[in-house]
Amino acid sequence: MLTDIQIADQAEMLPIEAVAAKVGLKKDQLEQYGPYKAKVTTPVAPVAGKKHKLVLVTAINPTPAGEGKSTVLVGLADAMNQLGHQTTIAMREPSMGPVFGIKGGATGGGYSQVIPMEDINLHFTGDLHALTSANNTLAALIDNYIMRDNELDLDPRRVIWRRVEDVNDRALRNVVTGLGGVMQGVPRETGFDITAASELMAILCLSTDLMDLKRRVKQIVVGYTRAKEPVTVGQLGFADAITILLKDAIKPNLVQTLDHTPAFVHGGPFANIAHGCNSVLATQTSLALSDYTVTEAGFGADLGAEKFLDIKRPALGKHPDAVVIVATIRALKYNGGVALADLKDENLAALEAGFVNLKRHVQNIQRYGLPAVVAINHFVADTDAEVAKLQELCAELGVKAVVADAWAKGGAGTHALAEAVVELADQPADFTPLYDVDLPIADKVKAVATKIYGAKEVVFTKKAEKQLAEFTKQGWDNLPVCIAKTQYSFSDDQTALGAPSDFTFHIREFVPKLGAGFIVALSGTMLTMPGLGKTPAAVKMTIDENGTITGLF
Ligand SMILES: Nc1ncnc2c1ncn2[C@@H]1O[C@H](COP(=O)(O)OP(=O)(O)O)[C@@H](O)[C@H]1O
Ligand SMILES: O=COP(=O)(O)O
Repeated sequence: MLTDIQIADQAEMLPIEAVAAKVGLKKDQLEQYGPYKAKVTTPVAPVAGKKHKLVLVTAINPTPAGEGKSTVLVGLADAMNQLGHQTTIAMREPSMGPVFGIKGGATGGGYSQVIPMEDINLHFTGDLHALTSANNTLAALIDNYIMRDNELDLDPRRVIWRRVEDVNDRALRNVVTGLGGVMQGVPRETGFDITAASELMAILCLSTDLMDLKRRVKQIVVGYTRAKEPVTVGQLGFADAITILLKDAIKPNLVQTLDHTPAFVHGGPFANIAHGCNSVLATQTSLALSDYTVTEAGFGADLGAEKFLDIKRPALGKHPDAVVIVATIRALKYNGGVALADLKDENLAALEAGFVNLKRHVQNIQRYGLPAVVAINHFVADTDAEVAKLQELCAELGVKAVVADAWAKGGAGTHALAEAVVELADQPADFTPLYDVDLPIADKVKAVATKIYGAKEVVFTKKAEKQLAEFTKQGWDNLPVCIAKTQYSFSDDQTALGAPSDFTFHIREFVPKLGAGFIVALSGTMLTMPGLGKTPAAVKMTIDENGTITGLF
């Protein structure tokens, strides 16, 4: 089997204007970035007669490699088009952190990829760089403000705005800035997050147009005065400058799959430390032009799908018509206690033990009133007995489980899933939100932790308790919560696999993200700047004199 990058490099791509024309986009609606990438000027008017159906692809709790959401999503969209169901994709763009780290890129894999995969997994159209510059320009403006007259008396000890980089760089998690004497600024402690975790990424993903983005930027709380009053970007007068830096990044990117399905790739990943959904604008553009839009949300349904349904959905103005839960036999065995090194060995008992993880995700999606189908993302090591066992367990649960062979065969290996999805999406869905957004913040956290994660109770640190009282005083109660939690477990203990229940869930701190329109609740020891592993993907990469790359996946 060729590597992902070899398959991508051998692919014949259509010129991007031809891909755009497939969905009725005209050349004057495109800003091309070379022959195979473009940004789309929005808004794009809904095309009459289209079904405008939305399919959300989520997953079970993954192994560190990921269980194939993007791969199955691409294969599904290609299959739906092959079967005559006009479909486009709305998916997230990769962060270079994992590309050079452990997990790799986010362009799918095997014969289900969006291309040009090298470009998309590296600098793409520059959105992550624009967000990094915008975020760090704001940080520099804040430090300069403090050093100068500081009319609002912004307390250097209470600035919460951090710098970002699109790099997994643990060395920058905690830094001291302003050293070197009077003219270098006011020394203070701060740190870096990865760009995908920046509030500006969430704002870019949730904004409906440039002025909505500017309105949101104005609402960003950058810190507090010595009198502990919040200070916003609007008060500081920096909103227009930051918006200018994002005026192009807000436009959705258009590329194609190996089978030339149009794909709107826009907005960052990481549903563990961010909301992990692609942009509202890309999704709205895809919906406007299509009978079916296939989209995704990061990591497992306890993270990405919950955030899609409780944070993105209100801004999008539409709930999914069907949900695909990607499961792999290897991840279910991992959740059943099998070590990573032994996942290739048949183990029906571990598969059955780990099935509880999939069962809870299915029940959680059904609690929202949404129809779900399980996609068994087939790996070569899966045995017939394991597949049969998993389908039997799903049947007992009353949910259909369809084998998807998107990685090895692309759309051709995903027809059964496509047929199941179209059947589901055409049925009425009675969506029920998980919580009332006007509830107190603590109650919303408890709703997610008990109903989705299976916790018995939620415990808040003294700092978090104080913040809750402060947020209530400020009137910030009526916002959804975005819980930062490990992707490996329903709990805040990444080693508690399967479907732990009756556990205590710990919230250590909150971060107000008023521009994004949610309150981040940091659980356990979650960090917003990942580190590099023992053997980063970077050390296995090569490039030759022709620019041919190996090691990108
Ligand atoms: N069925 C499969 N067999 C082998 N490798 C796969 C399969 N599905 C996905 N992969 C690989 O696993 C990695 C993660 O896939 P991806 O679709 O990015 O997962 P996710 O979106 O859930 O993180 C990618 O390198 C991809 O090529
Ligand atoms: O938010 C993380 O996304 P993946 O599950 O695609 O890695």
